[in-house]
Amino acid sequence: MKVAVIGAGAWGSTLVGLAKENGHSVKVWSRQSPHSLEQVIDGANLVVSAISMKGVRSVISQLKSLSLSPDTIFITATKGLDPSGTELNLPRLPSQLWQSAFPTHAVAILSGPNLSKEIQHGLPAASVIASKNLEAAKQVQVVLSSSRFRIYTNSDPLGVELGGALKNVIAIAVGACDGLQLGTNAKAALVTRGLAEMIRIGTYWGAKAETFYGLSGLGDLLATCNSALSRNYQVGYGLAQGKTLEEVLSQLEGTAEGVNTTHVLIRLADQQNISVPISFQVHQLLQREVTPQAAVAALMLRDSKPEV
Ligand SMILES: NC(=O)C1=CN([C@@H]2O[C@H](COP(=O)(O)OP(=O)(O)OC[C@H]3O[C@@H](n4cnc5c(N)ncnc54)[C@H](OP(=O)(O)O)[C@@H]3O)[C@@H](O)[C@H]2O)C=CC1
Ligand SMILES: O=C(CO)COP(=O)(O)O
Repeated sequence: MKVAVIGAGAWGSTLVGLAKENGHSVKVWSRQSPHSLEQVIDGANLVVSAISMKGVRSVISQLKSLSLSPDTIFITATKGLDPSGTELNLPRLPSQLWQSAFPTHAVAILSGPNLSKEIQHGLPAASVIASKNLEAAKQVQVVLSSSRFRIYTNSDPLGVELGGALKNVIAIAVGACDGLQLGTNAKAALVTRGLAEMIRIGTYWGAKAETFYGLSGLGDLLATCNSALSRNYQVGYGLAQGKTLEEVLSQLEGTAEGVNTTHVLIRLADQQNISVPISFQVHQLLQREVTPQAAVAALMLRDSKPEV
């Protein structure tokens, strides 16, 4: 197989390694690349996008002018939300940007608990490939699976993609919880109620609730909320230590998509009156409208209610 990877950051480079190990011919493009985008995608069977959300639109518009085989499958690995709304007033997901630019091509989403540094160190991991086109998803599963990267297919691409994007907001909250040294009980409560928020938003959007209990939902939530390798976790942790967001981001290695995702999510929740109290406090914290301690108090003192 000929695989083109767009984006040579932490995740793009890791995916290059996984595809090469499986014996595929792999080319990679980034803005610093000596090769043009045209050279990199020439003859590609798979085009894997591992770009951060803010670059997706610009890369798509560059790719649109190039010629691709009609069988080329796009795989998006970006975990973010595009701020521009759809006709239903919902933010756009990366796969929707790819699909509307390339309507006749299969688009698949790769998402799961995949901290890139662990995979680069050769540790085993599992992930999910989801698409409306199940045949395409199965093809990608065969191409990228290995003894250290186990891939499951899933037929709820919306739920899989939303899980990967929304868990980043909760990872910021949990990073702050750990930064304040609030203990294991508090962390378990945040993760569990955070998952409830993800499901509330996801099912409003049209995703299946059960998808959020899988690898791309709960699985990724657990990975990012339990690892200091997670950039989103590091953002929350740094804020809890009294650093400003600017300081935290300037010291961060790579992208923390949860910062932008929180803003997009809160706009939707406000417009549609969806209850997302943890994400709301994360938003306030990022805007410096609340201290980490006051955010905890606000969550603990909400009106009493049933769990479900
Ligand atoms: N790291 C991880 O563990 C995982 C990350 N992800 C997701 O993958 C995506 C990328 O993450 P990661 O690799 O860690 O992030 P990095 O910050 O390491 O890399 C970001 C990549 O996006 C590219 N990029 C950013 N803006 C633009 C633009 N305007 N035009 C073209 N390219 C652009 C960068 O290109 P350049 O080098 O030219 O600046 C770089 O290749 C994120 O959405 C993340 O959530 C998913 C699973 C695991
Ligand atoms: O999505 C990831 C792991 O699955 C990476 O998380 P961070 O972007 O928070 O580092």
